[in-house]
Amino acid sequence: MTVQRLAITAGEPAGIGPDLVAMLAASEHANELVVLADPDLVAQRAAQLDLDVQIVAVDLSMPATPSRAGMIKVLPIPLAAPVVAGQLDRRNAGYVLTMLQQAASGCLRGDFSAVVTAPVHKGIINDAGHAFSGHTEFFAEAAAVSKVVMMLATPSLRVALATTHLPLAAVSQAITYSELCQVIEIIHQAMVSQFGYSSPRIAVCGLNPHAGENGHLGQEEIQVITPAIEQAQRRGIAASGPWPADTIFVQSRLSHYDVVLAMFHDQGLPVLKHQGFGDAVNITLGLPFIRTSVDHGTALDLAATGKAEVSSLRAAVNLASELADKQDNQQ
Ligand SMILES: NC(=O)C1=CN([C@@H]2O[C@H](COP(=O)(O)OP(=O)(O)OC[C@H]3O[C@@H](n4cnc5c(N)ncnc54)[C@H](O)[C@@H]3O)[C@@H](O)[C@H]2O)C=CC1
Ligand SMILES: NCC(=O)COP(=O)(O)O
Repeated sequence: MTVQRLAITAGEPAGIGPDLVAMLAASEHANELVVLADPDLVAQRAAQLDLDVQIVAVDLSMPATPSRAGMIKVLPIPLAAPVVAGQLDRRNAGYVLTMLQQAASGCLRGDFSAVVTAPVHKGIINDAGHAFSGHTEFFAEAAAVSKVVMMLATPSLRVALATTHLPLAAVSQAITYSELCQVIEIIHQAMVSQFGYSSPRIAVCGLNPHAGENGHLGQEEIQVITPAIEQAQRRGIAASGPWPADTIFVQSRLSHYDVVLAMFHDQGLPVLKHQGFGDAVNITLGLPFIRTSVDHGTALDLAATGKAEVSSLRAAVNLASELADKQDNQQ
């Protein structure tokens, strides 16, 4: 099997991303993991955590080789300012964006088979004057794709989102018939092509309590969500709903579905994180390249303490690797 080259972005330098990429090197990997970061920062954080790692610059012109335990291959990106663990510094926002841009360009050029992202801090990037709402939206724009879908997955639950990083007050207006039809189509296509389902069962949540209670608690279900589900069904997609969000996540009902489509971030993700925080993976569906990520944020309180768990990053790497191997086999 061909060895795949995966980009791992180390994320916010003051957060736990640099710790996690150093911790990842504790074990070997069948594919090549290339960390995009400032090598001095990774070395400093590894030393703070008492991890014995060797850091080498990657040569992208050479064929990928499996990652060896104790060695970190780095695509160097220089920091703009020194880092103190746990303290955000807006001077390094450009460093974070450069890292993401290089990962996206590398994937689009074919240098990388996938990108796996450690967490960034959306607030400090905005404070530095860059409009930024998340990796999902950043990669969609870098790839010139108008619509992508965020999906988080634990071993037993998948939750996709109709809207991502929006104020709650903007959610209803953002859920239009056309947008929702596209979201359901993207989920269906990805579940078939990337996850091997022939007819994935998509449970679509309502927006309002009790899915609108026949119009007495909101009109979105009648005017937008039901028509979008019916349009998907006419195209042969196994979408159903709108289901009341408070009861669709009951375990006995979940067994009838392969993915739940929540209408907004905090309708779906608290359930998923309650069930599997630390083991979940965030996947962007609809991009022209594979992108997975951790299920957690920058955890500034844990940077350089040795208390951060690497499990979600490891799960994200393993899923990206599996999807990249599968894609390679299909070509
Ligand atoms: N993929 C990404 O880039 C993500 C970035 N964020 C960003 O992270 C920042 C902080 O967000 P918060 O809501 O505070 O969430 P957070 O996930 O950073 O922290 C929530 C709690 O979980 C703990 N925690 C997080 N990751 C952990 C790990 N690997 N091991 C052990 N404990 C862990 C933290 O210590 C904290 O107590 C925000 O700016 C947000 O935008 C949030 C989610 C995902
Ligand atoms: N809650 C998920 C999250 O904030 C991650 O978003 P993204 O950076 O992967 O778009």
